[in-house]
Amino acid sequence: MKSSNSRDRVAAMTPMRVVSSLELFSLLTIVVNRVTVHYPAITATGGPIHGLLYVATIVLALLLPFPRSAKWLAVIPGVGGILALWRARYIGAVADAQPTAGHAFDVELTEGDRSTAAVVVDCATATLSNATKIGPLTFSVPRGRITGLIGPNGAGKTTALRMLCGLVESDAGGICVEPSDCNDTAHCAHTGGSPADLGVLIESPGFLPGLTARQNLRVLTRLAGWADEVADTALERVGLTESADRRVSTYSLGMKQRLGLAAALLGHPSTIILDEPTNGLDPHGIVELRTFLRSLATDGVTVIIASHALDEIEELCDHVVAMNHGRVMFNGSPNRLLESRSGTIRCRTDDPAATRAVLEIFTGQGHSAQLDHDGAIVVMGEPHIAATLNDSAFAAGVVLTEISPVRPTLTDAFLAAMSSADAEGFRPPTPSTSTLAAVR
Ligand SMILES: Nc1ncnc2c1ncn2[C@@H]1O[C@H](COP(=O)(O)OP(=O)(O)OP(=O)(O)O)[C@@H](O)[C@H]1O
Repeated sequence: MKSSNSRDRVAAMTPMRVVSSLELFSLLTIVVNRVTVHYPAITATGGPIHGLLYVATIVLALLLPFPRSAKWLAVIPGVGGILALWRARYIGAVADAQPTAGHAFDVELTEGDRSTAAVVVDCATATLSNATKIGPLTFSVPRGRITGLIGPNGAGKTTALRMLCGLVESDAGGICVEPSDCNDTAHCAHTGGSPADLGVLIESPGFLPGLTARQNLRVLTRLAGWADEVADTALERVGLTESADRRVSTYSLGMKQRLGLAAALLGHPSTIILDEPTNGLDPHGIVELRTFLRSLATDGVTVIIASHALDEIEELCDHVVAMNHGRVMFNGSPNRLLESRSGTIRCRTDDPAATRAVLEIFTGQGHSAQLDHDGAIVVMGEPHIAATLNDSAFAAGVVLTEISPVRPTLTDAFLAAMSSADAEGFRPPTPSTSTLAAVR
């Protein structure tokens, strides 16, 4: 059964169907007349009529609630209106097919998540191509905290960030920056708000290499109508004051990253979005960036970082959004993600033959155990089973020279969550009504 949304959209398209069919017909009539009988009356009246219908098609495409990519198609003479209809219908069908808020496998954001959030993404979807859809994405970004967006290559992290800043149009759902006054985040399109709300550094920062860093930033501040001092303050915040009058072409990769950060900080945004900010930075630069981002969060700035560096995210972030296959797998604190993965216990003996014997005993008892690259036995389980393992080895006449619980890393937890989500057909690592995202 078609949804009421779908019926409304189909009804809204009717005038477009009529006008674009007439436009195509008038164009065909002119062309056929030209190449065959060539009646002067048709030539004289056909041109203006087609011109009017062409303009009407474009105006209708602009007025109707079509996605931007469909509106553009309407400028093609003759077939533009029909292509725009097809595109709008296709994207609409995709949006209709996406689950809306309230489906069992959507993230359930709690009141707490919403009241502390600087950004709420509520069932937002985007279509990048016929084959690539992102979402529905639901997650929250706590205000004044550092949030890490993690996921493998192609998971949709950059696209999610681009959706947050309005660089990628959403087909459905809502994205709400500073949602405290918003009653309906599921239909909100407050992506970015005023230029000062969001500072963005996505992909490599583009600067004019022949200009100095100060000149580059002043171009931006003048475009935004801000005072020149805003550029100087941003340069100072990222520690580039001394090199501010050097040409950007002489900058190292790390300095360019810092300049990009300065550009994102112009206007003192309340939220800053960074895509792979540690790319190209040396270890010293990474530590500096980490300290800097922490100081931003201490000053109340909300920081969102997309990164593959899970150890970095574990070290830096207060909140994690994990994505895979264009969907959100997890939304919550790093500790919650770590809890979804039980720990391991590492056992070792002095003798390889004894190690193999103990491994057989452990697996025979039903434990998930294997040898690691270092020759130690790694057993999945909580720390309390260590005593049982020790007793089992002792009963077999083997003394364990090491038996130590190992805390899972964020990488372990993320990989385990990904494989269980894949195996279970995209379900969340552990069910929860609060912040765990369900994925198909
Ligand atoms: N403009 C586009 N048109 C079509 N497909 C796109 C477009 N941009 C991205 N994609 C596809 O969307 C998917 C998500 O890409 P995205 O860049 O958001 O992932 P990512 O998680 O940031 O990856 P990476 O970590 O490699 O940067 C990929 O399959 C990518 O090929």
